Amino acid sequence: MNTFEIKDLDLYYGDNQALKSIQLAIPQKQVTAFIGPSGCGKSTLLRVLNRMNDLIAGVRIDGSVKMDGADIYADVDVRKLRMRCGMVFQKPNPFPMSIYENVAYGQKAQGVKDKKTLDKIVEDALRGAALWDEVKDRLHSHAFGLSGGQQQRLCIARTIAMKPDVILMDEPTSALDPIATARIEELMEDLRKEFTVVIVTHSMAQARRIADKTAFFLMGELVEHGDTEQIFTAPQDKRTHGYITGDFG
Ligand SMILES: Nc1ncnc2c1ncn2[C@@H]1O[C@H](COP(=O)(O)OP(=O)(O)OP(=O)(O)O)[C@@H](O)[C@H]1O
Repeated sequence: MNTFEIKDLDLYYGDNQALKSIQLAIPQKQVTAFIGPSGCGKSTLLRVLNRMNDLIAGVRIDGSVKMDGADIYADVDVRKLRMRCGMVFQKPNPFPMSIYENVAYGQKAQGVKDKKTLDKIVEDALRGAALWDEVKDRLHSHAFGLSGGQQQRLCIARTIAMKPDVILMDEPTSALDPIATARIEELMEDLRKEFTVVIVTHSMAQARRIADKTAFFLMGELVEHGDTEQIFTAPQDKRTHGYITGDFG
């Protein structure tokens, strides 16, 4: 089963074409990594999936993107789409409030008021983000008191609390040290059981460690995609081979 089916996708920022005729299926409950050199369109394609590019003036999109069979550029409520596709950014961006309030925020905004219900949502989400044990005794402390890696896991918990189907991650570990990075990579094992995960990463080693599928982009083109192991050990395209062996990038 595929969560997303992307067909003949072209994306332009004004006159600049950033994505060219992309064809890609993103499978359900697997981790798909987007790799490629800077400026190749990885983040742009990630933002296509929850229509974040709509917020950028001058963007034009042709082609079709289906999520669970429905065209997300035709007949979908964008607010609901963004709730189904949570996003985690490069730099941890907790809200200026307590750990608890960060995680409960979205559900409260949706009208959930019952304290027991919220307590359970917060605990489940913090457990899901492998942060519960570290923060359970200080849930009402300010989120800014957490380390960078903990803040990023808090952002993951905040995303999980909205019960999305998909988690989009744009270089989620690039601002973190190796230990905090390892914690988030370990977490991927659990996340893939419940969510479709799409991650943009600059680290080929990271893609190889955590992704089931890998897609390699170059100058707006999707050069090759497939099982991660195959992409790294037996790439079909010589440009993929060149990139993974460090000839360029
Ligand atoms: N908001 C924007 N407005 C105009 N052009 C943009 C915008 N965002 C990206 N671009 C252009 O689109 C192309 C693809 O950029 P994108 O950020 O998607 O690449 P990327 O592969 O994610 O790069 P990086 O690895 O450096 O983050 C680039 O030419 C970039 O300059």
